[in-house]
Amino acid sequence: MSRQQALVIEKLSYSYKKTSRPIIQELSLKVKKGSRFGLFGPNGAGKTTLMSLMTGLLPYYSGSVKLLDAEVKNNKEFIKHTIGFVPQDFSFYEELTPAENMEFFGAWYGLKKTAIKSTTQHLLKVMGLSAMANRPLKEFSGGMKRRVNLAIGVMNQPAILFLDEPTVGVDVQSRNAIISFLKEINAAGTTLVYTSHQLNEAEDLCTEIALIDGGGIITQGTLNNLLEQHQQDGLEGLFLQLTGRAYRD
Ligand SMILES: Nc1ncnc2c1ncn2[C@@H]1O[C@H](COP(=O)(O)OP(=O)(O)OP(=O)(O)O)[C@@H](O)[C@H]1O
Repeated sequence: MSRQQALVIEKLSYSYKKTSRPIIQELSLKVKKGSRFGLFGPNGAGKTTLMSLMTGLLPYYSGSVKLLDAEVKNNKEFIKHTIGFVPQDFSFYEELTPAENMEFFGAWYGLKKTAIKSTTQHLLKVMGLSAMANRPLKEFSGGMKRRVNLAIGVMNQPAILFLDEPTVGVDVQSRNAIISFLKEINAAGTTLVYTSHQLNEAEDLCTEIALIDGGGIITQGTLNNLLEQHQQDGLEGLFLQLTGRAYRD
């Protein structure tokens, strides 16, 4: 039992096709409960692939991924009720309103109608979207869509929330609202597992980080300890020192 850990990965390997090179190679990682954990790496390093493996969207055949002690591949229902996922690509229906989308996803999570209604009202208010609650999402700005994507991801009050580049393409106002909201739900108990290329934002949000490159974790720790250890004064410098300056894509 690992009561302290929200996530434990051991020797995880993954290839998209049997014959192709492994994207994730014998990767091991631990994230403590209550952390605001950030996973960073160059384009193509494997962040989205790892997110998909951690959340059960991709099947794995080699190694282990445990969320709150439950092996992801064997505990689909538990995982569905325990985690939230805010994917990089929007996962909602553009023709529907935010309220209709939240009704749909709330039902998928198995929430009661009354709970869906109150959660929807609360989240739309917190995200500054109440006035647009009944407009189709295709009419929304990029920042508003990102806020709806986040609201859908937290409808089931997840113990662990996975976020794949949750603020890509948003303005400063939406970014601030999203980051403040994430800090609030973390203070209330939700563990955050986040990935982004916005390193300034990450410095503000993350208490612990890991760098991934070539399908494996190359370093992990608290941001302050890693900066001190590598004599850097920011995440960007640390990132370049450890992953180099060559293009990866
Ligand atoms: N569906 C797929 N089929 C085959 N290869 C894929 C697929 N998705 C991703 N890859 C490959 O897997 C590798 C890792 O991709 P992934 O999207 O996980 O990286 P990433 O770190 O999230 O990159 P980025 O920062 O650009 O989002 C890349 O070489 C990519 O081309």
